[in-house]
Amino acid sequence: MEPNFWHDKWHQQLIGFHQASVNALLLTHWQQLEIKPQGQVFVPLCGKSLDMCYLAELGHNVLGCELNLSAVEQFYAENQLTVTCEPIGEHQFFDCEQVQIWQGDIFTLAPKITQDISGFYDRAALIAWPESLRQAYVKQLAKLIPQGCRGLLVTLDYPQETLQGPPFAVSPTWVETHLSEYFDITLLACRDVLDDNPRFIKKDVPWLNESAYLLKRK
Ligand SMILES: C[S@@+](CC[C@H](N)C(=O)[O-])C[C@H]1O[C@@H](n2cnc3c(N)ncnc32)[C@H](O)[C@@H]1O
Repeated sequence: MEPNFWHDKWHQQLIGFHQASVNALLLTHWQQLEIKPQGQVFVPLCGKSLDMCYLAELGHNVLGCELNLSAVEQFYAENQLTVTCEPIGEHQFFDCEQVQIWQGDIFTLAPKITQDISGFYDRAALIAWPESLRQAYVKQLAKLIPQGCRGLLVTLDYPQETLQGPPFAVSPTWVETHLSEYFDITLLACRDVLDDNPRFIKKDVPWLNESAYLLKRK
């Protein structure tokens, strides 16, 4: 999506993607990745996700990237975290103990920023892109993730013609086709979550699968 699409959503606080509690698949599957507690974890397109607080509580140093300034400010304010901010290149770097966020475009984030990460977590990031931009995002993610690094990917899949994204439908076949060049992929879980998603029920979407994948950078 164009940057203004997301800036408008944050401006109007139309942020249905934001979860009021930690993602259930993160809670269930993160330990399977066996990432050392002190390891740095990258969260692309992080929004103001509470999942970052959960990862920080596990001991990880969390490194987010988020386009929208207000989202970043809300994250630190709502979690009562004292933060400093400095412009670095075309990004703004928000620094506080255990959660740092690069505010700006993920496509211009330099790989040296993420060179020391031990893990990554993509929830509602891959599925935020329409098909036309998704492959470019995968390429950029692959540039930012060092070899051997493991991550948890959470996707949604549904009949795309029944609803206009985001979130966009990303099938297991799409994941296999477009990510296997860069990552070893293991499907950890797949379940129908239609009952928990009134927006999809209202649009008569017949099914909605949420999946969790373990990715390991080749
Ligand atoms: C669907 S939301 C998901 C947020 C978060 N992962 C969560 O689970 O709540 C997608 C987020 O990506 C951000 N975003 C969109 N394009 C971006 C870009 N080019 N670089 C960095 N962040 C971007 C948006 O502002 C939005 O907060």
